[in-house]
Amino acid sequence: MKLITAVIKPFKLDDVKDALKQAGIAGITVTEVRGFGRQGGHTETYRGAEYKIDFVPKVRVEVVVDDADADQVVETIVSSAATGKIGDGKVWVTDVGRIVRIRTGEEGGDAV
Ligand SMILES: Nc1ncnc2c1ncn2[C@@H]1O[C@H](COP(=O)(O)OP(=O)(O)O)[C@@H](O)[C@H]1O
Repeated sequence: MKLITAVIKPFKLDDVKDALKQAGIAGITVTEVRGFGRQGGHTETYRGAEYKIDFVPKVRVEVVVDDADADQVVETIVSSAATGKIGDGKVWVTDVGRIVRIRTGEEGGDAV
């Protein structure tokens, strides 16, 4: 099994979710996060003083899939999350040792 983690622009979440559903993915986990990278932050003024806001809001999407599906899921996320502008984010893949569906005790491919 593989864990695919993507950090994307928040307004792209619906597009990514729809594309993953279309590709047959039954479940994802989404977290609101903040990140920085080449995109950098912006400055805001508070009581006359200027502050640099370093972190930009992002959404982290996590999905566990069979090894055989991992490449296709990465491509699906990349194509649905891309705007071509800086800050589109990253996708990375990690090995998963074990997955269990808590409700039934099913494991592995039966648990995703
Ligand atoms: N090495 C990294 N590890 C984890 N997340 C990263 C990494 N680099 C960037 N990110 C995340 O990806 C977002 C976009 O990265 P950024 O460098 O700003 O734009 P781009 O990916 O378009 O070059 C960041 O805000 C951050 O959340």
